[in-house]
Amino acid sequence: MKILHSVHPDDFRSYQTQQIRERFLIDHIVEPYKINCVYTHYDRMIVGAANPVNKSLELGNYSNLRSQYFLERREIGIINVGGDGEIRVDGEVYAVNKLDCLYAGKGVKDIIFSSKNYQHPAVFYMLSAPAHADYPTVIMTHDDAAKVSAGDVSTANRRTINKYIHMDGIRSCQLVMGLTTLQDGCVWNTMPPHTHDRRMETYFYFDLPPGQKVFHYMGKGDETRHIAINNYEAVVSPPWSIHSGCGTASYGFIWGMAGENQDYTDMDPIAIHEIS
Ligand SMILES: O=C[C@H](O)[C@@H](O)CC(=O)C(=O)O
Ligand SMILES: [Zn+2]
Repeated sequence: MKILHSVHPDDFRSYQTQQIRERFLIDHIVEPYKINCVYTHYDRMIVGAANPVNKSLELGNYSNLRSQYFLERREIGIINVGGDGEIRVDGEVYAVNKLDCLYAGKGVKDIIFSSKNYQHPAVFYMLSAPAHADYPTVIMTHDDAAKVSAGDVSTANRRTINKYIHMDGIRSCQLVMGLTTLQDGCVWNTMPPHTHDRRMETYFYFDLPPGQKVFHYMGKGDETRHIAINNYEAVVSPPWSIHSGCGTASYGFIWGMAGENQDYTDMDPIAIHEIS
């Protein structure tokens, strides 16, 4: 499994485009017939995707983990951004359709992904964090996610934040996970931006039309850089970095965090006039 090492904010100041992409971008994880995972040293979060087509895919073990099986000391959150799918968790089958979320806790031995229709395959995006206790497997549909409206059409950032794994939703050890969809015509996410020094975060962009890009902004609020992102690519956000995007079209993104706490509101907002 590929490893992403952590970056110090002082070093980040001198990074050019290529180095920013190498250190923070997670691309080519969605690949037909495959599961691809990247191990980050940001709170040891693993970022991955499973794209089963006409046969099922089993979440295997990785030598990086030095464990008996993937979830021996970990938990996982999985959201489908593709066609209808199913996930078998220790023999029990759960329907996981577009924008539904499945959580599986520490101790689960078998996770098997499949698509209902190979012509419209499921795309399962997953985040896995270390876990010290086991929480039950839970499926939450998109309808049942807690919804918060944010932003405004006049500032092109009207959006719906859907919380799945959080303190008042699916319970977990560390993971906090959900997704945000932009109203058609709106292009800005997480503006005004924020940091949360107690948690890392990962953004995974989806439903970005072909040929379009998201300019994802990162860095300290007073010294920002951008990274150009394609559909089905993820970017890690260090605890010292803002994370905000502007697309050339509307899109959705899955956000996920792990770290010191699970308090979604523990953010340090940065006013737009303070951004440099
Ligand atoms: O720490 C929280 C995350 O950055 C996201 O939930 C923000 C987000 O989805 C949005 O403003 O659209
Ligand atoms: Zn955040």
